[in-house]
Amino acid sequence: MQCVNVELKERRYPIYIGEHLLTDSSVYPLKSGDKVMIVTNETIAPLYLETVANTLKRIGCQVDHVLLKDGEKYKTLDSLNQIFTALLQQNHGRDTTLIALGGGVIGDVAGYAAASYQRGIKFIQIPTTLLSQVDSSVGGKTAVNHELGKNMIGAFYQPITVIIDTTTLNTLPKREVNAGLAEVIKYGAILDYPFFEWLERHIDNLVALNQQDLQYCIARCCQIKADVVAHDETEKGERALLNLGHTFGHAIETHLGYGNWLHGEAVAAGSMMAAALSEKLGDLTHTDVARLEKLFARANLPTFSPDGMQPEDYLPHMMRDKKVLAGKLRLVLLKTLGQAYVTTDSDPTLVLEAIRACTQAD
Ligand SMILES: NC(=O)c1ccc[n+]([C@@H]2O[C@H](COP(=O)([O-])OP(=O)(O)OC[C@H]3O[C@@H](n4cnc5c(N)ncnc54)[C@H](O)[C@@H]3O)[C@@H](O)[C@H]2O)c1
Ligand SMILES: O=C(O)C(=O)C[C@@H](O)[C@H](O)[C@H](O)COP(=O)(O)O
Ligand SMILES: [Zn+2]
Repeated sequence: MQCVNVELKERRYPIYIGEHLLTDSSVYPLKSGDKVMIVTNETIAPLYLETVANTLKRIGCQVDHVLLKDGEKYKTLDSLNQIFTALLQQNHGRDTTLIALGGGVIGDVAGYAAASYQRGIKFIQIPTTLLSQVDSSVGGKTAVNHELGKNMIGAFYQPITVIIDTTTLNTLPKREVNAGLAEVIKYGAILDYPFFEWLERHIDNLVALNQQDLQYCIARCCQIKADVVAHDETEKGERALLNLGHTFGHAIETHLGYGNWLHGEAVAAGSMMAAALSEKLGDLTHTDVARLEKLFARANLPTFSPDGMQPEDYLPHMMRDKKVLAGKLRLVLLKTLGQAYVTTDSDPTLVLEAIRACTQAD
């Protein structure tokens, strides 16, 4: 088992990474008599709910659960309210610990429920998708979507522990594994060129779920994110780098309707738009853009704008992005592979040209 710490002083917490951790009672920060509410969904429950509940019962916890509907389109206030109803019906108070068992959707909704139920209760993340293991379970961004924009209602709220059991990936559909690889590639592109090169050598093993490479990759991504979050928990500065491709990607997700393109797929295409703009600005070389595109393609990810979305469709969505300041877009761009920066003065004509460069002719 590996352990990465998120250094947030008195809110410091560990991320445990290893095989078969769902049944390892030593990684759960709970004791006999504690009350827990597990939030999961109808797909994950038959696979892992009993295993987790049994481990908690062995510790001596009182265990309840609530099942949400599966999918990005259920990352809503309504799902949040279902969690509150379950907590209230089963008389849970401020001493309850909420456990998110699932992917990023479950983690984001359950995290926001924990942040707001009775003004805040303890929260544990047990991520079961690659995307949630490398990204969403770490760092405390919690949210639900609004029909006009992704993650528009939420809070920064840190878990007390993250438990990553990498064997859960064995049941994950291939398309979801690939979507997780988009955020993995993002880390290399924004902050870690040696990791980007490592990915160029190992991406096929990751697609094939090679456990040894997965463990290394997940730990590396968690370490990169933990370092960024420790320096800038609430995105006043460098944390925005983790948003590479997301201003474009969130526009895709919202425009197509939540769940039609997976978050990771939208991030891959969005990152190519950011790369195209970086090339137009004279920073990224054509060779580097091609390397990024090839890596996404090897992970079976889209590198072009979706059919049925026009370049002009992007800007209204992009202007609602949470990074917009004083009515100005803030975009994450690449100086080189492994070095990202945030810009406030992107020329809208060039932005549109970059989107066009990633739009396939009919
Ligand atoms: N908070 C953050 O920092 C952050 C970071 C990145 C992404 N996100 C958010 O995360 C969400 C995407 O997360 P995701 O990619 O995990 O999608 P997801 O939560 O929708 O999970 C993907 C699918 O896999 C299923 N599943 C989960 N674990 C499984 C397993 N082990 N075996 C079989 N099926 C399993 C789920 O039920 C779902 O159908 C988006 O809403 C995105 O905005 C948040
Ligand atoms: O943790 C962060 O910070 C990120 O930006 C990680 C992203 O991968 C993630 O999708 C995040 O939810 C996007 O944040 P948002 O603030 O643009 O909603
Ligand atoms: Zn993301």
